[in-house]
Amino acid sequence: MGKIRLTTAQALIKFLNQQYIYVDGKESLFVEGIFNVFGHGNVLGIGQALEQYSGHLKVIQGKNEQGMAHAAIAYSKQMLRQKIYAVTTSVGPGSANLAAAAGTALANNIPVLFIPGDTFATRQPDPVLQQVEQEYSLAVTTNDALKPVSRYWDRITRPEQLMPSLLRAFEVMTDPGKAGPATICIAQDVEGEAFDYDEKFFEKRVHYVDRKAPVERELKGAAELIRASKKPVILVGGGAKYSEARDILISLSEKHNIPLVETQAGKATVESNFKNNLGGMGITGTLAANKAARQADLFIGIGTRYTDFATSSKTAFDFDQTKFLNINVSRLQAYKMDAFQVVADAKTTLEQLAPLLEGYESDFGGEIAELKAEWNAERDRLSQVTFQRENFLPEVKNHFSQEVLNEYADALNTELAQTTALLAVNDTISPDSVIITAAGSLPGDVQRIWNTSEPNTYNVEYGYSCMGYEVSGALGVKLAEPTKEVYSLVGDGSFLLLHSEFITSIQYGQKINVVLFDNSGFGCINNLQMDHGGGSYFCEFRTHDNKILNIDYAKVAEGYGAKTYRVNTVEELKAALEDAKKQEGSTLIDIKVLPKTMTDGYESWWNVGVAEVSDKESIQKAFELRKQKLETAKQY
Ligand SMILES: Cc1ncc(C[n+]2csc(CCOP(=O)(O)OP(=O)(O)O)c2C)c(N)n1
Ligand SMILES: O=C1C[C@@H](O)[C@H](O)[C@@H](O)C1=O
Ligand SMILES: [Mg+2]
Repeated sequence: MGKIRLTTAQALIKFLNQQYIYVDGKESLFVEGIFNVFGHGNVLGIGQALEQYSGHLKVIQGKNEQGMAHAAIAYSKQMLRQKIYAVTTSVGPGSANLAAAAGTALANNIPVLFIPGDTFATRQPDPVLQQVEQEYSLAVTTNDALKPVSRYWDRITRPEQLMPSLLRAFEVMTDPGKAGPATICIAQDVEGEAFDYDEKFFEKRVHYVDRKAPVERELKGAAELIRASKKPVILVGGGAKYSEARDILISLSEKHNIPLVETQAGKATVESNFKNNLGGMGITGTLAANKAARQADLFIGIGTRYTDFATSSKTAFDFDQTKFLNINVSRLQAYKMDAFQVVADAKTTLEQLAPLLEGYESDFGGEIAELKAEWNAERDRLSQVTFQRENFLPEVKNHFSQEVLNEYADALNTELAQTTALLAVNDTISPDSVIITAAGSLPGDVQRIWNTSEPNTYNVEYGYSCMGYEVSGALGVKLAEPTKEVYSLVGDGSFLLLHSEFITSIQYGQKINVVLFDNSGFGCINNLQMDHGGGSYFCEFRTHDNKILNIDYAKVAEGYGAKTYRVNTVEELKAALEDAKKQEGSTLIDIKVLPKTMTDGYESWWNVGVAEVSDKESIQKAFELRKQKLETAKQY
């Protein structure tokens, strides 16, 4: 057998160039490129290998390891998990910075390849710079912290170990049932060590993503359940989106008059204006979707993990009458809610179910249209919220006095409500634009009131809800959708936490638009504490002498070289959005909005850990309310 002498890192890069994916008869390259932040843990090994031969890989210099990893995750998510970027970091702090992003990829089932450097395999220079030198074992390094947040994890301490390790990583990343982050840590000395690799290892390799079909028992059982139900409701989860089940979902929903409701990951599988799409369900859901779910006698969960946000902490249903039918490529997920399980691809299953449902119609009649009309009227109201200096009732009520709301209006020089601003953005940007967000109050707002006009225009990460994904991820979306405008909807808190890849977007001419909603605080967490009887405690951004912070984010971004706008009214916002469309480079719109003006309520509930004993009567009351609510919840 022919051999080729390469360093471990050179072998890695050569292999990455040869990986293909095969989906629905189409073959394409699986690894698009590689993000890097070089340090002593990877520059001499992986850096050298890339400099010598990078092949087709696009090599992008990141600015923060978490940030560039978020960009890679958003890219993969936007590509419906059919193409990835790899991410290489140095050792120690560089790899530690991957942890939050790895969790994001794992919770969202997104394939991405992480390649952090590791300490010396020979141990000769121990402790090398950035080695933590754990006392109980020299075998433990910072990279062990990535184990719980990786779907596959390995450490390479000999060059030949790379071969089986890469095969496992690619098998995991290209399996829809277990897709997630694969982490291969390579000892920094081993990156540069040479080995006579079998040439065969570097031949073109195709990973087949075949659609798993349901067995006859599953199909028959599912059809019987649907035919016996009067009010079935379909929950469209992320799995439905990745399976590209839009057309069959629309056809089944129309034909049998079954409402669709969406999870965050499933939103924009089917566009919002489809007549039977009632929008987001659960804690941050629409009233229409939550009312439909409450009536369901059969709940059909397609490609969903049933997170607490989707199920209102398992209180969204009438458990005495609702049966569950789950269609999921993951057996683990299909088992949830004591459902009848179909462990198979969503699109294939629905297509095979279609002929078995001939003649069936739900009892919803005109109710779906009524629920949708009622919600559309509420959405209209939310688009026109007008602040008043007296007796103003914001969406989140009874937290801030009028005096405090006026103080914010003065400090931020704004009377803009968040919902009004958000819907102005929705109305003004072009319908094929892609939005991205992840944490704070914006994900809830967009799940409820953002109308998607086209499929796959909604890249919201709410499995890990990781602050920092919003701006960094926008770069990844832009790489995936070079001809579309990309809008990062981000709170001031998340922007402050991490926006390093905004600079990378400017550096590489990858235009993104950051739409920053500044309410001067961790608004949603402030809501959470006050909703549960607490005071306003360390969630507002106030100075030591209690003044509201007013940060000029436009000026910050101007310093990076972005085109920026300061906005305090709807008119200014619309004008800024129009002008931003004309720009070639990245933009930032700094919108000052009033706190407590995000959406709230709509018959949802979140189970959170309230203090069982406290010196505040309001907290004791919140604890009692939680106890009562839990009596209506499914226990597991
Ligand atoms: C990395 C990370 N740290 C902490 C949190 C907890 N957290 C969730 S939302 C939030 C505040 C978000 O503030 P901002 O972005 O201003 O959004 P707002 O709620 O004000 O709209 C915090 C601290 C998180 N989700 N992610
Ligand atoms: O703790 C949290 C509360 C949610 O409202 C928020 O969106 C999320 O980011 C979070 O971490
Ligand atoms: Mg905020």
